[in-house]
Amino acid sequence: MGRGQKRSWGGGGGRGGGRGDNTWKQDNWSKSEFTKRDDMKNAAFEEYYRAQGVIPDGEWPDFLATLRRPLPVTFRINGSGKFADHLRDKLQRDFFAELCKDGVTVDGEPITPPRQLAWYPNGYAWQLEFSRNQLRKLPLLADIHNFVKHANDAGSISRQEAVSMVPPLFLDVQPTHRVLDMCAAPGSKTFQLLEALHSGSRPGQTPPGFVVANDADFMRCNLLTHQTKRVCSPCLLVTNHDASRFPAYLAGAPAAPPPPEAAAAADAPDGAKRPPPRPPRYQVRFDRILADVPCSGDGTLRKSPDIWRKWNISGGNSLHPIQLKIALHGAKMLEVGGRMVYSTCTFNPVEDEAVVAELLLRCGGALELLDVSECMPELRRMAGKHHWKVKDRHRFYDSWEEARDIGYKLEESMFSSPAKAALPLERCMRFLPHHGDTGGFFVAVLRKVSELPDERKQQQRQGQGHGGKQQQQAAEATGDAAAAEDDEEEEENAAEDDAAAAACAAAAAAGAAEEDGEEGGEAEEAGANGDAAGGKDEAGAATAAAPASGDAMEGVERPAGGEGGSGEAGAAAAPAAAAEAPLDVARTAAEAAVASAEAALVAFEAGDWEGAARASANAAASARRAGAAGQRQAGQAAAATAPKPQQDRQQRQQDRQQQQQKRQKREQQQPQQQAVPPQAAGEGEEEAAAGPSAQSIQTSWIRGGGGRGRADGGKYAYIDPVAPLEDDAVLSSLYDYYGIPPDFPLRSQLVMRSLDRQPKRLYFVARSVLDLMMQDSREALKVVSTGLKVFERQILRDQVNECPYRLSQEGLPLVLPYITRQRIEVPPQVLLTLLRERNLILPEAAAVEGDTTASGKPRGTKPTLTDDKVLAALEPLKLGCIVCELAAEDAHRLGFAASTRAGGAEARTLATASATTGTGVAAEAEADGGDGGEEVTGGLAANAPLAVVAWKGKAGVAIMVEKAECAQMIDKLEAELKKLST
Ligand SMILES: C[S@@+](CC[C@H](N)C(=O)[O-])C[C@H]1O[C@@H](n2cnc3c(N)ncnc32)[C@H](O)[C@@H]1O
Repeated sequence: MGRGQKRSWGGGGGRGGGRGDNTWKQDNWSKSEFTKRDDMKNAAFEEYYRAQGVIPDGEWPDFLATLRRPLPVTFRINGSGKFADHLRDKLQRDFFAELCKDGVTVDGEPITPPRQLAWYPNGYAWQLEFSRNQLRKLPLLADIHNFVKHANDAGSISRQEAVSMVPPLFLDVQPTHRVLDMCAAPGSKTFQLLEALHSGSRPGQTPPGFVVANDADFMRCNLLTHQTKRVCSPCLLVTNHDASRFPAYLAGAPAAPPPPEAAAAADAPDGAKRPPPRPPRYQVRFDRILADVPCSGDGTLRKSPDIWRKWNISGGNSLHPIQLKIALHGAKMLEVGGRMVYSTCTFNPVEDEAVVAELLLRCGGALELLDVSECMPELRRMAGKHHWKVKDRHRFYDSWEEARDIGYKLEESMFSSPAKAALPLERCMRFLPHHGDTGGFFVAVLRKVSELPDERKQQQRQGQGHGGKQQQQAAEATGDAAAAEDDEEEEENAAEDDAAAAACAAAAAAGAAEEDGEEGGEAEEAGANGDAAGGKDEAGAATAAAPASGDAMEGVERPAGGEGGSGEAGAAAAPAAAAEAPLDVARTAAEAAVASAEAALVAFEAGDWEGAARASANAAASARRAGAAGQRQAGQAAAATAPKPQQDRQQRQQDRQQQQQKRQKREQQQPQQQAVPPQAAGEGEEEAAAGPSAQSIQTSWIRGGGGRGRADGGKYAYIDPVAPLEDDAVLSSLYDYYGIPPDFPLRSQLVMRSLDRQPKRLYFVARSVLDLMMQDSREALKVVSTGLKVFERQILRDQVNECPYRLSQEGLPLVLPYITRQRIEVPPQVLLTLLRERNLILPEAAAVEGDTTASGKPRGTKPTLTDDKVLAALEPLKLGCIVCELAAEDAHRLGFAASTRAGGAEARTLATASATTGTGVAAEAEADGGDGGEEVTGGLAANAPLAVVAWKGKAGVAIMVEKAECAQMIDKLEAELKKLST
């Protein structure tokens, strides 16, 4: 492509990470002010990297030239999607083969042939490079563009930078693994992790493992939830924490209090009360951890050329501490034998090798850097460096000794040293843009070979061995003083964390909203890195990097409009705030900030720029208030954790006991309180929406915070709670209406995200995720979302509603094998017509349709369902939700997955599959040393039979599937029918 030509199909990369979907949007590159190559310069950048020697001698001109060229479009076919192989083959056969022929030119210039990424599994990833002019002039390119765009809309492909696909591949996730993605939003790598987890899941099965996707930015967590919906996984838990303080211990259910006489006997001879047994604490451990940390993001220069202007040395320097903290915390939570990948999209050794080296040293031999040079040999990489320099705003330093007294904002951990040089840092990998026409990335693969030094000490203190793969009970219900201290510290930490992280998430959200407005948004990760990349100098970097520290607030730029409308409100609130506890002030202000940031996003989406600016200003003002209060809280907490006299400790212990007793009492009462008579099915949606307070219910457990409809307010008012569906009438109607066997765990694994009596959606959550949540009786985990949407509320106006919930298409692969009623087989032609028309009239209604309307106009003929066999099968079904699936013999003939019917035994396995208890299909298979049957890849949706959720009304049948998904099914069905006829 010639100089100055614009790459088509967006180049994306809003620095805020964007909240836009993974769409093929406008060309941000061409929109940018940095379209001219002359602007793509930064003397400080060049000086810094020339000195670091991360680019091999002689390759510098090529490196720079590549950075100044727009990034090719890269996408991967979602292996978990339906028809992934069909999509790959179709792209190759119908589109790319033609382009790969010699002599295809536009205006005399040859076309760059599409390039399959040889190292990506199954040939699912491609790189395309066309100019806008070529796209306009070559019809085949326009066809490809449309095809890929539709596949993207349908969720069967994802646009993702080539090198960003690398870290999850090195993590080697298996279905039994407990996986943590520490800095996960917007979720492109989480998507890959889920695909790997589900690889091998047959329809109706869930793997025993799970993925926790965490991000410090609440709004970006929501974006992640949206992005990963397409994997259709019940095994995902999205949380919102500062990764460096992700809850490493959870408190299990409190132990039952002893009977009074036993308690009296246990008291000391002098009559002093002994504390009641403490609830067990569980150490949260993961088999796989991805630490794709916030970074200065200069590896994304091709996608976000504004980094040329903003790059400065302090970006990376100021991020190093939080990167190290996150990596250290990851190492702590990693299971012995487990694997952790540390990755960034920067070339900077201070953010890369320096973090890895310091991590290795501090872990005292408990972590080893793996040599993965044999894996994916087609993927060209550079070995990690043993020596690097550190620079502050004045000069370069070779060692900490040189910088200790004069260095500006530098830390010892940033520096190379003889001890670090002796580590096998060459095993780190750096991916350079000019080697594969990609962005830049850094990846280190680590394995935990033993407990960390601190953990070893703690275990010795507790006289306790390592518990292997199971979640461990870390402290018994004893009066162990050391464990009590830990507990206390954690509670205080959690309080601090809650306030500060919420405040900073809000601040970051406000910032992201602003940047979205500027850049149009793009759901790829570089934006987040870009957040930190500069432009806001050091403080700006801290916004993305250190949400839990009060410092982070300093970095929040004031949005245009300054205090805006909230100025007065803020001033008015100040005196009251002074009287309130800082934690409460921080929480209230953080909630206000989130609400305003949400309003800003809505306004952006609606194109209301002024409204968006106003709301952003409000969000920022509230976030500043929250940050200040968070700092006050942090100060108080620090004072509280300072050594205290013994008396003080006893007082706190007593307080804790009292709180614990109250909690136990509440939990004991809850099962009785839940006996609220269910509301008759079929009553108006309006009532359900009338407000939670009037309608809310009590359930036997609630997790994840969430104030809405919650009697005790919950911890995090802006997050919906997770609670079990315990409405017997609704559950019975689901089992009955769809003929689901009683072993299928709807009763235990169906949750709702509101405490409304008639929740709109019901989600199925994997056993392993539930087990994790059950171990969190104190709700340390801030759960943003979880579960696969399986049912949606559906109210009929003019007919009897036997079941108030219809199936959702995304949850169908999971429940279909267990559905025995309301399900019909249809021949391919009927299914095709249904998919195309979306609505078929029944013959008796068609006769009426053929008539005239009440006003005398002809009604027009609507497509009618005429297949006698289908009509006969449809006849006995109840009005309401049905499933139409391809008839078994046709599915076989056309090469579609066969429809399966699973019995109670499978349902029981589904109910117990859990990595936390080591049960379930894959766990058993692993124990057997095999998978117990033919190999299955691709996950739930990929292996699902061709079936659609539909609605049987009095006059006809309508399908309830999104148009983009229908288009995919039509395409595949037509292709197979054509194949058969030729
Ligand atoms: C490089 S991006 C992650 C990209 C993501 N892994 C993906 O592939 O889509 C870094 C993310 O870290 C988040 N972040 C920043 N500071 C954090 C912290 N202290 N804890 C957790 N997440 C943080 C940002 O909100 C941002 O979403």
